[in-house]
Amino acid sequence: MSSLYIGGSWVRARAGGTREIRCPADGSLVGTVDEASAADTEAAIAAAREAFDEGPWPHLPTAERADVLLKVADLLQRDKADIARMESLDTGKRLAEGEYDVDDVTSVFRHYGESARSESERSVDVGRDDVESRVVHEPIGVCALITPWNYPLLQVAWKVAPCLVAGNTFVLKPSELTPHTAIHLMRLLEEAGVPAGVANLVLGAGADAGAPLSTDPRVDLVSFTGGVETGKRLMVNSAATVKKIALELGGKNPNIVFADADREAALDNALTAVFLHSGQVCSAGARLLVEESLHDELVAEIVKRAAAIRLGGPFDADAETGALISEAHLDKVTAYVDMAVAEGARLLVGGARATEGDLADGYFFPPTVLDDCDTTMRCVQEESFGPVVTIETFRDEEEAVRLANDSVYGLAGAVWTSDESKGERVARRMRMGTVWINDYHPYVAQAEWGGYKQSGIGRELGAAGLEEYRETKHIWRNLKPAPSEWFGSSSADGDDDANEENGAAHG
Ligand SMILES: NC(=O)c1ccc[n+]([C@@H]2O[C@H](COP(=O)([O-])OP(=O)(O)OC[C@H]3O[C@@H](n4cnc5c(N)ncnc54)[C@H](O)[C@@H]3O)[C@@H](O)[C@H]2O)c1
Ligand SMILES: C[N+](C)(C)CC=O
Repeated sequence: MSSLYIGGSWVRARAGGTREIRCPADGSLVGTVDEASAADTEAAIAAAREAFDEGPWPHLPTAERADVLLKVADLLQRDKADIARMESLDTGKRLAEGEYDVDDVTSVFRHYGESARSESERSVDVGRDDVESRVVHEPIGVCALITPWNYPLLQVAWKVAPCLVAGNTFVLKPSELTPHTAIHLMRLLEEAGVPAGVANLVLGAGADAGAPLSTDPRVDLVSFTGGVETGKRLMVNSAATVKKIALELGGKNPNIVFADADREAALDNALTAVFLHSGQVCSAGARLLVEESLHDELVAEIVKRAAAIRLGGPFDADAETGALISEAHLDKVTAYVDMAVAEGARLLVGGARATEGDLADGYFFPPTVLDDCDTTMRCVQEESFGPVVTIETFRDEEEAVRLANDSVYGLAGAVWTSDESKGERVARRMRMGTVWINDYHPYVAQAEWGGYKQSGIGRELGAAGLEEYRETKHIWRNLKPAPSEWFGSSSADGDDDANEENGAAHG
């Protein structure tokens, strides 16, 4: 089966490379897809360039492009069951989570299909009646969209929907580990009427298939979601041709619980914050900051409930969370916990691969709780991206804020308190792109998402998520053109009055 989509055709990898995709929950074969090389990606870039420079898409009325997005939203819902199944098999997440993701993906296409229909134009009053001044927005050009494996289609949707509605063309490279839903999306875009060459898909490893996306001069923008080290590399590569760049990177997110919080809500959500999708969430509440007086009671209950969380495959009706994505990732999470213990953290539950029964066939790691942690430890500062929570204590509001902000990351965080003004004060002082008060995890297509500090550059979703894909142009029209005579001219001695009336072009 051809699985690269280039210039409106489904094609095989030129060098004949393929990759087997196996379900992380049991190692079963999900499918075999083409593995692109740099030459395939260069062909995809050429197709996207041609579609942008010569095709109709950038010049269509915005409402027509928005209609295509609304059609895609309908098609996503039509195929929801199939897409959710593909996503769960590729990632090992529970089917219910796969289904939830398809609804989220749909909401992004619907949001931009509904909110971005009008031409974006602003008149500027320059104080002269002989001048018409306007600011307009235009597509940027060819966009390289590079995405990770944890929320495969969702992270693709956050880029593809605004990219398309703004009139750009793109080359998408999803994670090599989870390609199936991106393939399906290309089929839906084709069905919804996206012209050939506008949407292109390459599959494969970052170092080979991905490499030209940040170096090829025909690419105008790189939008990347993934790890901070990859993001830094792409930023360096992109600098040579001054590409615009948007980065959605990792996080090590503090979840602050004050003693006056609703205890059951804070406790229950502290578990969801970090153990949802086995901790493979950029915004996971992997740092639990507990007010000293509440520590013993809260931690005892967290340990009890963490130990009871049931692990299982996508279609196991009893499972509450799934597998880690790969053996390499399982090894990384294991090493991270070992390092934490060596640093002085106290392991209270979990800590080693789960191998009971069928779990032995997959990459399962149990919910793990590490107490006695502090911000000098690497286990508090670095992202494990697994089901591992580190616990720190604080004495007062000041210390809670200081600890929460003591990180190179600034993606997300939460504060739990029944004191409304304290919640607001702390939320405003937390240096993060998203802060929840008495909640954890919600995000919506209407509100911006992104990171402070090393968690990224730029925003996805909301109005800013669309602006990432638009250039801004100022158009100045002189309605009564006349020589400026700044340097003088043959008529300089004859028409001083007319020149004064028109005003100098320079100001
Ligand atoms: N901020 C967010 O919204 C957000 C959302 C999801 C995931 N993440 C982060 O993603 C990370 C996990 O994802 P991952 O392991 O897939 O990240 P990763 O950085 O290893 O890979 C991400 C993507 O980049 C590609 N890639 C790697 N090297 C490349 C290169 N030289 N050129 C082009 N492409 C290249 C990969 O093939 C993959 O498609 C975590 O750090 C997580 O926090 C962030
Ligand atoms: C951005 N989000 C929360 C959907 C997935 C992060 O990994």
